[in-house]
Amino acid sequence: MSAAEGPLVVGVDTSTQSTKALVVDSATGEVVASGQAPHTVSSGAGRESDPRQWWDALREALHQCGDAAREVAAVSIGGQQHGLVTLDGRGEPVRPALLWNDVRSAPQARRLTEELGGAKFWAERTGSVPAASFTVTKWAWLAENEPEALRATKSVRLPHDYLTERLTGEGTTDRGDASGTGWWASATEAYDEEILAHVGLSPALLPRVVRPGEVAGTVRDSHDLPFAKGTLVAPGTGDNAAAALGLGLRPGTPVLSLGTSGTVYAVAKHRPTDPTGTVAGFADAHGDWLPLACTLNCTLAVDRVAALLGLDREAVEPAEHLTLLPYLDGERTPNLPNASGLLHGLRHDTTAGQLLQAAYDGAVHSLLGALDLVLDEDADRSAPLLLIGGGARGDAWQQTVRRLSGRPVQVPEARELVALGAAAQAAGLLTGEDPAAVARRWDTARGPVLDAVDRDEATLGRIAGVLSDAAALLERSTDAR
Ligand SMILES: Nc1ncnc2c1ncn2[C@@H]1O[C@H](COP(=O)(O)OP(=O)(O)O)[C@@H](O)[C@H]1O
Ligand SMILES: O=C(CO)[C@@H](O)[C@H](O)COP(=O)(O)O
Repeated sequence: MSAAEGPLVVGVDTSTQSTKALVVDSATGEVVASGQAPHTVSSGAGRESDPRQWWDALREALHQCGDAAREVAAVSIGGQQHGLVTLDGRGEPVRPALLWNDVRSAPQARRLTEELGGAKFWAERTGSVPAASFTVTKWAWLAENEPEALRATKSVRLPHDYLTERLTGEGTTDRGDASGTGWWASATEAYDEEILAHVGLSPALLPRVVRPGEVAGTVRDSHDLPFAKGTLVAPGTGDNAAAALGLGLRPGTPVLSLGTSGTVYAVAKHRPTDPTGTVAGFADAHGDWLPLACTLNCTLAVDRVAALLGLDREAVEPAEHLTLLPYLDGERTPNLPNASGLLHGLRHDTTAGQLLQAAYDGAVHSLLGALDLVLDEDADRSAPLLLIGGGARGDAWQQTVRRLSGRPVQVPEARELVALGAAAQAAGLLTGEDPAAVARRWDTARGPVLDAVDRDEATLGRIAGVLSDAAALLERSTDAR
């Protein structure tokens, strides 16, 4: 038996690049054991992963947790948002999942927006104007490009739903992740039958939306996992909503997450409805809202630039005249799905370290441009930015965010805030507490605060200028794949 003070819970983050599992003491928040296993994401024109690999990665990550995972009383899965998982009548994937960063459905996003009343309609109805990331556009893409796969589909799930269902045998989701589909009306908090009918998707194929605090099910058998049959399974949620829980986030505190995606968000009491589409009006996992802006190019894009230059990711030098828009995967914020990377200001004396710094600047610029938009008017604009995700561990990322935001930056010591948020949700099932309150009790946001420095307005202005002057180039696809 473990020496934990309270029952153990498991929190899982099944994100783009890997699955991470934490075994956590629900009394103290101490991480008793952890594991991580990688995923494979396709390259080329699309971004796809085999959902069965997520399950294998979950098993492997739990295996790494050792005996502690055998004692858990509750489990919860947080996961990458938006991915379209199509299952046949036996619950097997019909094809690989289409991921959030697959921009092939950009034409469908544009068309659906026009066909159903325009950006204002979508924002009022669903909270968001659909970009290529949203599940509804992927379903429309599948209908056009692989009708036989569509016909074979007997249920439609998001990544976290898929794993939860494999645990419980029941098709469930939650409001946080449902709000990123494009077929969940944030105005009524229900599936939107008009949108579903328009894209030819029967609501019968969709999972039940479990309420915050409700049990999604129990582990149906011990499979080849360490859990006992009957272990409680929480609703789970999308990874950003899970991290918001994991930080015990209160309205008005901004978060900047540096992972495969870059995201900036805050919890809000008011339902967001941004008709420009910059801010997605997601629901959070406990009854409030999570206005959020997301970039497709963050840590992977900057790491790719470092690799091309043969540099360590920390080997940056100040880049005063150089602009690099690192849109290697197309981009969502700003909405330029056809874009590719763009460099301006290259000279004979430009160094590799300056090029790398310019990539960091370009990636952070997109996120900070949306920061004020996700905050309510009454939010304290001098409060520290909470910096999370794998990139938050890097000095170059921390210093770039500090310089370009002009705000204090707090870096929580806890590393896996998505998995911790899922663990807090599982703990809340046992104690009846609000999961965000559990996370605050665990003091998960604790970490050093880096003082504010003067905002580097010159760099922000230069990047904005290049973006605007290069608008036509950035709309143009260079894709010969
Ligand atoms: N010490 C570090 N310094 C800077 N970046 C890091 C460090 N460790 C990991 N990363 C970055 O973190 C990224 C993974 O972040 P993570 O939040 O786990 O991604 P995701 O949840 O999207 O799978 C990697 O792409 C890597 O670039
Ligand atoms: O699309 C979004 C948010 O709208 C992304 O934030 C995904 O949820 C993927 O997250 P990571 O794997 O980068 O954590």
